[in-house]
Amino acid sequence: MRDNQENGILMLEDGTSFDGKLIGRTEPISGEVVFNTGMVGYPETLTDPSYRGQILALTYPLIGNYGVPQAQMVDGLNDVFESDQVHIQGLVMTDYSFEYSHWNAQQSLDKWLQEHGVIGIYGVDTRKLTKKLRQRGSMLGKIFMTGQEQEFYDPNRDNLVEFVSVKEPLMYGNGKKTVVLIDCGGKFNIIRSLVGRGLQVKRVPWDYDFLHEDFDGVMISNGPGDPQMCEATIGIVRRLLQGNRPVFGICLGHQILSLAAGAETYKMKFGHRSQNQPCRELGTDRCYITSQNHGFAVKPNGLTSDWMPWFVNANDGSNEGIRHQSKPFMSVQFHPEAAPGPTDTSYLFDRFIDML
Ligand SMILES: NC(=O)CC[C@H](N)C(=O)O
Repeated sequence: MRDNQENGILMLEDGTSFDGKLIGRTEPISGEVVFNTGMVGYPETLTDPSYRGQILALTYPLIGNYGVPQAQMVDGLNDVFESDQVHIQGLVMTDYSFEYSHWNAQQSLDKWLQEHGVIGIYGVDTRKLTKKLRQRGSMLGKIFMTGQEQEFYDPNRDNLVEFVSVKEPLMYGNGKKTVVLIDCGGKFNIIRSLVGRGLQVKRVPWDYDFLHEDFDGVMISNGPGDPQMCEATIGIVRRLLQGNRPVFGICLGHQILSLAAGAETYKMKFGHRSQNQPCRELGTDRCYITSQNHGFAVKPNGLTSDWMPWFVNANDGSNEGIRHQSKPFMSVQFHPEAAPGPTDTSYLFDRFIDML
């Protein structure tokens, strides 16, 4: 910890405030405060578009010690991050390491945050903060310097997907089979996982009507915000479900597929953000350890009898996946592409490919 950094304050909507020191771009911001209990992977986590609008508190107590990696372009994508931007509104840390060391480190986390215009605050007891968020639920918050306080901002009132989705269709890979990826703010590792398995991927905007085009299957990506904001995508998926081509949804994609299939979604008290969420596969005695980042969840009750719940969270019993009884449609709330996190469920990509 260094003391010559500028002082900052993290304030929650219930009035609780935490003093700390600032790194990154020291401009005041506001957003929804959420916590992630993962122990590694801040370069991947901070570039996950699903964190758009959120102030992210990491419970692992020392952040920045391995710096930020040097990226290279491979098949049209950088090879180390989950998008081309840092998407969080702000980062909250117990301690920040000004010394970093890693064979592939290119720069410090501080400098990277500055480059992307993102504020960080360290010296905050993130475990105390997390206990508060677990008791009261996710809250709005703001980070500022004395005298620069601004209004609270609730990102869930905006359609965040519109900001993070690709603007025009893009192609990746050159396989014989083509998967349309509905990009609601998808992580690059979803594209890498498909291209790496020999598929061509057509990444399209969240509201792009591709149904008249040639394709073999559809992947619906993860993404930020409230799934009910994605009306255009839900409408396209509803029409897609009248056909027989395979559909696979991940996280927001799971919520969108479920809404299109008649289920409801709700906001969870504090969500699941970690790399060790246990998910039981119903009808089997298997339990997978999964990587997750979501604040909304699916209530499977409204699903018609053609559908069945597939996975449930072993900690809180919430829904973690659904699948169709006879057609090749499936989705999971967790991240089989991991990045960061365990790859135990990456076999689901193979299963999707077998269906094509
Ligand atoms: N990672 C995701 O796709 C998150 C989905 C959705 N924005 C949620 O918070 O539940």
